[in-house]
Amino acid sequence: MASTQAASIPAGMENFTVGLIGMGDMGRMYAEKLSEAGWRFCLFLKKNIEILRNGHLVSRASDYIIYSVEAAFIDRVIAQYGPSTKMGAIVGGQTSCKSPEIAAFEAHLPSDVYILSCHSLHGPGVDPKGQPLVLIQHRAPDEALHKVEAVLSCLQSKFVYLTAKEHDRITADTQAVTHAAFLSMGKAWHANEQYPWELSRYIGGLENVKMNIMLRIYSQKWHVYAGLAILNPEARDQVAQYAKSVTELYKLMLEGNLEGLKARIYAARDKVFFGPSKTWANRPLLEASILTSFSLGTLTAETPARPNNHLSLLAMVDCWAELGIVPYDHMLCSTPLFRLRLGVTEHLFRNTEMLDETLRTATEDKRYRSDDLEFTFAARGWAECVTLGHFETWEKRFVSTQEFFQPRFADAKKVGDEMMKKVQASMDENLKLDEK
Ligand SMILES: NC(=O)C1=CN([C@@H]2O[C@H](COP(=O)(O)OP(=O)(O)OC[C@H]3O[C@@H](n4cnc5c(N)ncnc54)[C@H](OP(=O)(O)O)[C@@H]3O)[C@@H](O)[C@H]2O)C=CC1
Ligand SMILES: O=C(O)C(=O)Cc1ccc(O)cc1
Repeated sequence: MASTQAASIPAGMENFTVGLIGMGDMGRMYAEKLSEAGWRFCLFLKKNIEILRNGHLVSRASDYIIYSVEAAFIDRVIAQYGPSTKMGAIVGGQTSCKSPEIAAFEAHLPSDVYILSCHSLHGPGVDPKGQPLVLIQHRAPDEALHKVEAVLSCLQSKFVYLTAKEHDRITADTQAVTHAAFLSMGKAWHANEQYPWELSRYIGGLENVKMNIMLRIYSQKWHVYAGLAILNPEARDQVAQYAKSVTELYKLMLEGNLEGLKARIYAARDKVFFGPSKTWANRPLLEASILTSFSLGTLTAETPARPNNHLSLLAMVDCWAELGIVPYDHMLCSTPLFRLRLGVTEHLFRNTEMLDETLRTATEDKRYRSDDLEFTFAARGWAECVTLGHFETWEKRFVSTQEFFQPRFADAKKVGDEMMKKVQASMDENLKLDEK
């Protein structure tokens, strides 16, 4: 149990104790921020009996308990410690998918405790300041909400108030399809035993950012992405549609059907980017300089950059169009990595000349065929795994490719952090312009 109460603690909350169960990457980040702000808190490390002996003691001692454990374990962990929650305490979870978390709370918590969940929409390595932090006031009075706001204000994030259902819909809309695309990209390169930064056809422009995003996703823990896709019922349909879009577009490419491909992609573009709903801002999410300045490989005079068919990005927009998703509807509730993924896609679709060249390459240039074949297999493989709910297969698929790319994660992180800073600055600029 910790620490000296700081002056920033609101009057009346001097003895308010926050309990943390699950001391992984996110739990540790919360512990650091709470500690800096001077909150009294206690925590339980599964393997460290010196802090508090077990989650029951954390539950008994705390006024507000946050569970930051693997999404797939949330039911088991809450079933174990939830019944020990102190009367009148507030309980929340940090998992990326809220329907199983809320179901577990309802099933295992005593009726005299409040349920108020949260979700920081960024990874543990990102500064929480200014990032969205979802609050879900599921079974709790406003007084409890204000206490949670007071505690979590030390993260300096932007609170976004949603229901659990809205949260799952939005996170599926922003994350599921884009994760499927970049997970499949990594799998395809791995299947062909290619490090893309060593191949001239993957150096320059959009490719830099695509590679970096792929590496960043594979450098994370497998369960985060598996939980997001498998446990969120909304996400399942999206991953399935993504694989369908990839397959259908790939068939048009094989047929050399430029007109068919163009008609389909233009229709998708119009629906996603020019529909009646929100659309892209006047300024692009990704400045052209961002694309060229961050490279993991080097171009030479003998091997200049060459156009790609960007099947992964075309399928993303096709999938959104099929499902009626407009990603700009959720910008206030988006993760930094999502903005980067959308920025890459937007860059391709804003530039008609580049899009047309992409479509021509897709139907005429046979040098990408085997990469695209592997990409199509990969997308279908992820979709099957998600549809069947196979966590174990998902883990094996992810970890084998993670091992393949491991040596490049440190470099990719440095480059990726810089890219995200630039995207954030560009987003802030857009928001300021919108407010004028
Ligand atoms: N990483 C990310 O980008 C984000 C993750 N999230 C969500 O936050 C949650 C945590 O993720 P993250 O911190 O990254 O994952 P980690 O794997 O780093 O942390 C999970 C932690 O939970 C602990 N744990 C598991 N079971 C128990 C138990 N019975 N009692 C106590 N502790 C337990 C694990 O301990 P041990 O290792 O000893 O098993 C581990 O330390 C997940 O649900 C994830 O979806 C949300 C936002 C972003
Ligand atoms: O992939 C993304 O969009 C990320 O920014 C990382 C991430 C993964 C899981 C979450 O619950 C929240 C953020």
